[in-house]
Amino acid sequence: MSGKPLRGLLLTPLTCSLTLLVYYLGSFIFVLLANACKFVFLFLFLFMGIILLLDSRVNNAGIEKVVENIQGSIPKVEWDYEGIHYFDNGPLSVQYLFVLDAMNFCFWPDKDLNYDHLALGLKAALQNDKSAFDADRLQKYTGPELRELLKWPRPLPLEDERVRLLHEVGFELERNFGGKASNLVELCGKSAAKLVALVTRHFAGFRDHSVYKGHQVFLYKRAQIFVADLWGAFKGQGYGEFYDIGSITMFADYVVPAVLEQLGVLKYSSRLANIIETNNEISSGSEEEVELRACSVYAVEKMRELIRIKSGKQVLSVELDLWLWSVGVQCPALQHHRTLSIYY
Ligand SMILES: Nc1nc2c(c(CN[C@H]3C=C[C@H](O)[C@@H]3O)cn2[C@@H]2O[C@H](COP(=O)(O)O)[C@@H](O)[C@H]2O)c(=O)[nH]1
Repeated sequence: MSGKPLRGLLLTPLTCSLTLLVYYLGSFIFVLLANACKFVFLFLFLFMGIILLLDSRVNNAGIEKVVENIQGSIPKVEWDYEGIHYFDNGPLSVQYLFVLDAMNFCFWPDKDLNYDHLALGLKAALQNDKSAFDADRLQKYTGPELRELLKWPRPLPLEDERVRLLHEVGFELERNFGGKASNLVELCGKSAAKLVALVTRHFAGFRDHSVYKGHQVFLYKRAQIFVADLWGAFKGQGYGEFYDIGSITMFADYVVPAVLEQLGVLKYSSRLANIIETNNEISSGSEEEVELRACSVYAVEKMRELIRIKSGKQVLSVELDLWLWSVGVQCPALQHHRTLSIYY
């Protein structure tokens, strides 16, 4: 009996301490949760902000749909399915492809001009005169002579740049590679990556890069397409043999991004969609331009990965690109972004 109040007296401070402990722990957990919520909301807010600020983004659901539709095997498109390129299985074909890719950019400002005119025009020029692309001759072409070579009746888009880049090709080939693009290829020991590095090191016009939010971004569209053209033309043999052809990404031009957008793989902000629909230009090196091009590279790599996961098949970005590009050029109503650029 007498122990009860004593026990009561003893228990009171213990109960108090426990209550205080529970109280402090509770408040601590509450503050922790409140802060965590704050961070979650802050993160969501920032994430939404970033998404809203980006003009292009990759839509995973769109990629899954495309991969499902093609059932793991991409439609095979033959390189030069149109028969528009010069090819004799020798070094002159390499010279032809290098000259072609030095000028493989920006056709859209002349609505009647496209890539085929360039490929066919240069092919005819070479068939007429086998020395037309000798390094010394390349350094002397003028705008009107280039037009004459291509049988184009009016000034070409960015004609001065095209001429300057032809001169650069001639000059650098002569200075470092005995005048021949085939020597350049032979120096790479059948490595696609080395060839891209060598071309961009020696030929400034091929250095397709921009600075995006302070980061230097390299897309190297024309340098990579030169490797792919060799691989396609020589059917992976001789000058077209590359053990690492898988290291080449898609070629970020103005056709493939438009196809990816149509397929639902790329999503544009309404602002960017409006610029494209109204045929307004996007300046070279702008954030929207870099996003659009970089998202295209990323999307094609994701597509490639998903094909591998779903079907176990290893496809090349070059093959995906060729398929997507051929779809795009067969669709004249396709609206693409317009950037005055020497890179694509
Ligand atoms: N991504 C990607 N872009 C490519 C090509 C090619 C040529 N490839 C040929 C070579 C062998 C094959 O058989 C192909 O036929 C040109 N372009 C770009 O397209 C745009 C021109 O469009 P349009 O104005 O409509 O002709 C321009 O930016 C040009 O640089 C490609 O393969 N992939």
